[in-house]
Amino acid sequence: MGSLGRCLARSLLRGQPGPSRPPGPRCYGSAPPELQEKTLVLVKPDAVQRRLVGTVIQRFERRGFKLVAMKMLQADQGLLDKHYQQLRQKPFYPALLAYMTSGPLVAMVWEGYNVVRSTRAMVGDTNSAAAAAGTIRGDLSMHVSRGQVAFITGGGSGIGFRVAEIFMRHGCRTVIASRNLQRVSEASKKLEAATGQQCLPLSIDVRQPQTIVAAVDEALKEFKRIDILINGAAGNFLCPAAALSFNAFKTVIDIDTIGTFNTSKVLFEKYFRDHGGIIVNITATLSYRGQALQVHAGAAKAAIDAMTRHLAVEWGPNNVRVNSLAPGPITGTEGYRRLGGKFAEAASQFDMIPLQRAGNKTEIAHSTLYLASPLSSYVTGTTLVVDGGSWLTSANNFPALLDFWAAGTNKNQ
Ligand SMILES: CC/C=C\C/C=C\C/C=C\C/C=C\C/C=C\C/C=C\C=C\C(=O)SCCNC(=O)CCNC(=O)[C@H](O)C(C)(C)COP(=O)(O)OP(=O)(O)OC[C@H]1O[C@@H](n2cnc3c(N)ncnc32)[C@H](O)[C@@H]1OP(=O)(O)O
Ligand SMILES: NC(=O)C1=CN([C@@H]2O[C@H](COP(=O)(O)OP(=O)(O)OC[C@H]3O[C@@H](n4cnc5c(N)ncnc54)[C@H](OP(=O)(O)O)[C@@H]3O)[C@@H](O)[C@H]2O)C=CC1
Repeated sequence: MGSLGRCLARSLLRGQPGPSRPPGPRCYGSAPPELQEKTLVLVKPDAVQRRLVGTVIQRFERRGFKLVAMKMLQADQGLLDKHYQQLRQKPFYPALLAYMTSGPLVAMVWEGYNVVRSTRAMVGDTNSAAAAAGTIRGDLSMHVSRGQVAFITGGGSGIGFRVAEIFMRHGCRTVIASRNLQRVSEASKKLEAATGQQCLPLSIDVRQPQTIVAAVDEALKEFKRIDILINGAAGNFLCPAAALSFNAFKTVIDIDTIGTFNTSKVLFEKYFRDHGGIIVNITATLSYRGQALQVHAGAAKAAIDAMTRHLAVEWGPNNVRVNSLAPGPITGTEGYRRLGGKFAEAASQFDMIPLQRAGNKTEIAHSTLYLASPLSSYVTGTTLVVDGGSWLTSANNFPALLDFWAAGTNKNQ
């Protein structure tokens, strides 16, 4: 438990802050000691930020232990120096101190039979990556992107929003950037409230490099680092090639393909060239089978997949990994609405997908997290298809899509 635990346990029980008395036994009162055993459990700052206090309490209560005291506090160096007396000379101690003082923690005293030994088993290995499933650390610790900063274009809506949310739940701070400042501002408030992490909303048009330069400058001023770029900004609509205006084709290429290049290049020049970085480009499977009514988006996304490979080769020596992630049809998104997801559902088209359903935003966000994390540290220049096997089997139903398009239901809202 350590001296902070014992000191806090006593101070909590006395209702006084800070340590004063020397360490004493963990048992109190006159009942059999093993029944009255008490231990202190600290919910550390990142878990408090991630709203996990209730989850931790629930686990102890379900094991039959009794919560006898609880206090939220901001630990100071004096208290931590005492608690970690034996670690103070270790090289990692400054980092530990910074972490433990990075926000409020919640100290709790739990009582019950064998609570000290049970707590060790319930909390799990100190190395969260090695902690067993079923333990608190094994189930709840997030270490893949803690302390990092992700710049997410198109992060104010749909898939990009969920990517931001999942990254933030894993300890990452985010910048969400798109044309509509009001939309990203409202999204950032929701994200911060849900995750406790910081989210900076910025306005950019990926077709205009100077807006990206300004946004990246602002993000670096705020966070001093950017570790991850998610190129999610895109535009799409159903339209047969014969009806597509020259400008409509160009517009989609400008946003998707050139926008991805613009943003990647600005990030590379301003930060990744010197510090390394990770780029994930959100693409699509449209070109694999020449999806009807999608020549503009299919060509735009295929070009991004090619760009992924070129940039992976050129920027690998700078420790920049570049990968694409190609989602299949994803429910609850603008893409799903515009491309006839509901229509495909009603026509039982998704029964043909090997996994027999459309995907959801969280599934895309988790796969994006994989590509943006050290779990994929040797992966670069590739496209991860996250579509339940959809493109392998889905019918390319040209007449049905033409009917859907002709009915006009795919128009911008
Ligand atoms: C989900 C699919 C489900 C089922 C499909 C069913 C069966 C198939 C089964 C399986 C398919 C397998 C996989 C597919 C799965 C997924 C889809 C894949 C990819 C999805 C990609 C996406 O990007 S989805 C993102 C959608 N979100 C957005 O598009 C938001 C942003 N969009 C916009 O801002 C606009 O729409 C825009 C792209 C047009 C850009 O706006 P702006 O810059 O303001 O441009 P405008 O000035 O308005 O327009 C420029 C020119 O474009 C012409 N235009 C605009 N809209 C249309 C339209 N609807 N149709 C035709 N032409 C259009 C406009 O007229 C301008 O041209 P001019 O010549 O007139 O100047
Ligand atoms: N939904 C699906 O089933 C699939 C989606 N995808 C891809 O996933 C990503 C997200 O799609 P989805 O969630 O459906 O759609 P959304 O419309 O929610 O996402 C597109 C985002 O791009 C932003 N954006 C568009 N144009 C620009 C621009 N010029 N500059 C900056 N930002 C821009 C939009 O914000 P704003 O309007 O504020 O600029 C919006 O936030 C896209 O890359 C899409 O191609 C791929 C396959 C399937």
